[in-house]
Amino acid sequence: MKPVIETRELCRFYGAGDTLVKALDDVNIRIDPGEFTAIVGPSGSGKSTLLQQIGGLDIPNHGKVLLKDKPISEMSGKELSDFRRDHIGFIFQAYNLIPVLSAAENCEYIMLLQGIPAAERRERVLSMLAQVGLEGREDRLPGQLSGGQQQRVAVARAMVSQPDIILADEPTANLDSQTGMELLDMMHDLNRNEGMTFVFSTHDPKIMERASRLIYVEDGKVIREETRNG
Ligand SMILES: Nc1ncnc2c1ncn2[C@@H]1O[C@H](COP(=O)(O)OP(=O)(O)OP(=O)(O)O)[C@@H](O)[C@H]1O
Repeated sequence: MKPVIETRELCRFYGAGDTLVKALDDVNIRIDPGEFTAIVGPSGSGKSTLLQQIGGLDIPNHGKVLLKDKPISEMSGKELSDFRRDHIGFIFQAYNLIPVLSAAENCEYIMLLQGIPAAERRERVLSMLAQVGLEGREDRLPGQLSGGQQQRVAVARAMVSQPDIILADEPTANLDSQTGMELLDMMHDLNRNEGMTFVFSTHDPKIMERASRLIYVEDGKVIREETRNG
């Protein structure tokens, strides 16, 4: 099976000399299609840095990131931003919805940039918002939704553009534990039903349990990988 994502000798250093921080130090991971994988590790271990690299949001000091065999870490400028838009979905800890757009408009936005016709955009958005449990709330602004509901909009927004992979950096960090679990279960359903590949980071042991594969990072290195029945 061809991997969705592969990193080779990936390194990201910050600072220099005495203040040098090896946020990622020779990381080699592989994510196959359909995985529901968690990157786990203590605070400062390099989880966010790894997700930023996999998503082409930052440039490595050494090594590369391949998305379906294409070296995204070697792209720059418009090529990289177009590639990100078309192939990678992001979910952030702070939801990052556009406050003046409704739930539906937030989801529609990327498809608008992709040049997808209006009728198809509307159909995909309504169906996706229903799948994440937000039927009837399509026209609400983010400020009129709870944290859990806003994160569901963010999941729907990532899904509608049909990327190859969705990357979620601590998606449950701002949610209470029950709401966080429900969000994770909903993402897992989408993974099973739609075959979407998810990689998310967490340091919450309960959230970790939901993953089918765990990649443990510590001091910028992958120290262990574990596959579960999930
Ligand atoms: N822009 C930056 N400039 C300098 N150092 C940075 C920068 N970003 C991250 N680091 C350092 O790199 C290391 C890894 O940080 P990273 O944010 O990837 O960890 P993390 O595992 O996601 O942590 P957390 O769980 O607290 O979000 C840390 O030591 C951090 O201080």
